[in-house]
Amino acid sequence: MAAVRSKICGITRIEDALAAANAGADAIGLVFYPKSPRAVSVQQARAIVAALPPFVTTVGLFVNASRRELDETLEAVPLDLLQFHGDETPAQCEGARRPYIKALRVRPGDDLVAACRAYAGAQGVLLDTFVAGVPGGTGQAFDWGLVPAGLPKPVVLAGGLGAHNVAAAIAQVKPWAVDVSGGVEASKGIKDAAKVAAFIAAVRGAAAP
Ligand SMILES: O=C(O)c1ccccc1NCC(=O)[C@H](O)[C@H](O)COP(=O)(O)O
Repeated sequence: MAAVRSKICGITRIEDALAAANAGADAIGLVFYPKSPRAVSVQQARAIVAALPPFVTTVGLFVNASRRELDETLEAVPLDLLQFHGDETPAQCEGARRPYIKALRVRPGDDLVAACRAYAGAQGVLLDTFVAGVPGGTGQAFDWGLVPAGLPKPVVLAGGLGAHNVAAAIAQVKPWAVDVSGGVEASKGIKDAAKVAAFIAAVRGAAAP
């Protein structure tokens, strides 16, 4: 099995970004969604990105942001990858002209193959839990049996993951990467360095041949 990458999402503090990097995170997520308890300002985001060592991918998360909000953020913060976590259409995602992943909130009956094909320009799809009225960061897992094998895009598995269940999730879904937010927090927006390290160790343990 290929090594499974880890993304630690909802980083709001430099010390948490550095703890994630030190523990071996492949990516950190910065939430540019003002209604989230994990939202960062462009100033906070710039400071976090500037503090990171090389080879840690910085992902900017947006929920139905306007073109202007996107452009202003991208002008101010050197993000590597965008994560569209709302109802953005393929055309809107492509319009940002940056590498991106598209979050899909999974429900029974969804045609995930068709969704992957619709977002043809995406580098991958992030599969997250559907909770009505909550775009993400629910802390709840979904039924991993809803993910068909062999999706035509790399899968980033999210939703209610933690050190306790990530190995089982990897064994069942075989994702390209896993994403966690609430499962490694001390409180909303504040990461617990020990939980982050335990999560990444569990991912690495699960991914070992
Ligand atoms: O984290 C948020 O507050 C958030 C708000 C709105 C849209 C997306 C959000 N987070 C998205 C993520 O990438 C989370 O890591 C993902 O939903 C998993 O969260 P969790 O279940 O808490 O691990």
